Amino acid sequence: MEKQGRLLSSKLHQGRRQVEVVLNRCALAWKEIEKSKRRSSGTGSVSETALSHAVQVGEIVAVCKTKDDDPDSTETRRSRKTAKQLSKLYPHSFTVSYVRRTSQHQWRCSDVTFHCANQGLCEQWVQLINEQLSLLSNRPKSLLVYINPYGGTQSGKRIYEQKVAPLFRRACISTDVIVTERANHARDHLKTEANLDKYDGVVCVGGDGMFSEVLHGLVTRTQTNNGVDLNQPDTELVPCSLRIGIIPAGSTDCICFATVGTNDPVTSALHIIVGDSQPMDVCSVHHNDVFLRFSVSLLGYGFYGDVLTDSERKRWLGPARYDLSGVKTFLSHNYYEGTISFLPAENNTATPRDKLQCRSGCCVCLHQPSSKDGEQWEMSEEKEKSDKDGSGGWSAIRGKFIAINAASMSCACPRSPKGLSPSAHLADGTTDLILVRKCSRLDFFRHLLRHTNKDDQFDHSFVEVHRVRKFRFQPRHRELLSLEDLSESPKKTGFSPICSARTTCNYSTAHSSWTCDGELLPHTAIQVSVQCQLIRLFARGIEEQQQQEQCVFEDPCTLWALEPSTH
Ligand SMILES: CCCCCCCCCCCCC/C=C/[C@@H](O)[C@H](CO)NC(=O)CCCCCCCCCCCCCCC
Ligand SMILES: Nc1ncnc2c1ncn2[C@@H]1O[C@H](COP(=O)(O)OP(=O)(O)OP(=O)(O)O)[C@@H](O)[C@H]1O
Ligand SMILES: [Ca+2]
Repeated sequence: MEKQGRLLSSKLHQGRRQVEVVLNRCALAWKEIEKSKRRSSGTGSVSETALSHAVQVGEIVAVCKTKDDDPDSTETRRSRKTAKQLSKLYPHSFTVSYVRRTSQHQWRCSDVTFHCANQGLCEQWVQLINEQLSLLSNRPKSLLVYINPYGGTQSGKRIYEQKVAPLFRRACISTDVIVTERANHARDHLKTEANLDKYDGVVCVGGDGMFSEVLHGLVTRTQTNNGVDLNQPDTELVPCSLRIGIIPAGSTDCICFATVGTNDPVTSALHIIVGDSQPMDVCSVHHNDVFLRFSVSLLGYGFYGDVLTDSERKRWLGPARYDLSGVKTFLSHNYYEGTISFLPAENNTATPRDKLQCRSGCCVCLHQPSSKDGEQWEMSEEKEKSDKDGSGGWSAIRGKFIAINAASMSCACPRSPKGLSPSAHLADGTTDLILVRKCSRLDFFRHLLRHTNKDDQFDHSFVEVHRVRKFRFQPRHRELLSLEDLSESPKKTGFSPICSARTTCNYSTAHSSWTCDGELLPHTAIQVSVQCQLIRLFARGIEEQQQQEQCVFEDPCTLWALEPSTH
């Protein structure tokens, strides 16, 4: 039967239309066959119509024999009458569920039902498609799912049950679901209790905070299992073998948005089902050689640290808390003094201002060896010899900053569709260090505004950006305060400073806090080091428009160019 790559080809019925359906190892394609009376004067020759479709085998969700009263079948819903008539004529049919791309990077699951003349043919189609699906070894079969019922607008449970679970069932993925009962429930369960051998991946339903819990649980567990001490800042960490899926149900969901291109639960579920894999950098953060936390998106001191501090008191407001705290922090207009030292990313052709965005199959990330390949970024011997100033390649900047941001990925989110650092890469082993020096309120406003439009937010005299592999921060005042201490120190009230070196419109307060992917750190003096590709997500990076089109119609013509064989 296999002719030039074809596994099966048949004339079947799709609704009222007769279609030729072809399967090869890459794709399933079907096109309408029309009896062209005009051209063939009644002889019934076959002519082509524009209605041809192709679906990559890798994007087929499932195939099954259609049940007569399948309520899920789109086609059954659409025209029950036609379906009834057809099922009399062709009682055997099968339904293929597949990924369909819509606008704005969103994916949907579509169904197409083919009616066959006999049962044998119907079963042959189902079996053959299932055989091809079983060859896709990257697809997860068993998942551990954590749902935060209180994230974002508190709709995580509903989103999972209504939009995600039915898709996982259709794709025959088995799941163990845990609805969390407290903060850090998922992290602690992953760290010690969960039997991870049972699963092909871990899914979190919630926001960036919930993702962070899963990240900490999985990475810590992997290091414990491999005897790696997290408190050694220069230790090479062991990459996690399980992939992480994110079903967005939080307030910012920037990790989902920056890796998929949209915050849509159905799209994320489909990326999990098809078994996508996107490596991702993880920063480890230490204070005096003691491990504090991991970060994958934003480590922010000054402006974003202050927004977070204020917004934590307004959790009850839901996602709107960030906007309110944002405006309040903007009006406070504080700046902070300190020294930032960093190790620039050398031999890196890509730069934070090159306008080259990290997209699906990004070649900058593809050429990075993952963290398991060793400390490749440590200085080479030659470089060390030429390191005349003895700095080890490190640079240091001392100054007054409104914000110090380290973006390990673009941090694109609905608030800022291009993100804090539009050209940052997901898996290149670097983070973009953005320094916003003391400036006027108006200038800072201009800078912020550029996060929402096409203008370059780095094109200001008071902003600089460096692509780095490591950095350290030391606040000007020797750090004596931890978060506990802070609660005893004089509080900021309204828009007034705690201690002031007052200028016409600026205040210098002693210190800010670091926000680390939305969690506050208890120390201000930190050391940060990027671990290249430490984890993998069930995602593929943001697809370019072109990539999307190619995927849908990947050369269906080659399928039709083959000599037809009919059943
Ligand atoms: C004029 C409009 C300017 C709008 C500028 C918007 C820039 C927004 C950049 C967002 C970057 C998000 C990075 C993601 C960080 C996540 O790891 C973390 C955890 O979810 N989320 C946040 O920290 C949540 C951070 C949320 C920060 C919201 C900041 C809002 C600032 C509003 C300033 C308004 C000034 C208006 C003056 C009248
Ligand atoms: N059952 C629970 N009760 C209380 N807090 C929880 C529970 N489960 C998880 N959490 C915590 O809730 C915090 C916020 O959750 P999540 O990230 O899902 O939503 P969010 O903060 O609204 O979104 P984002 O992080 O995208 O801004 C997380 O830090 C997580 O540790
Ligand atoms: Ca990066």
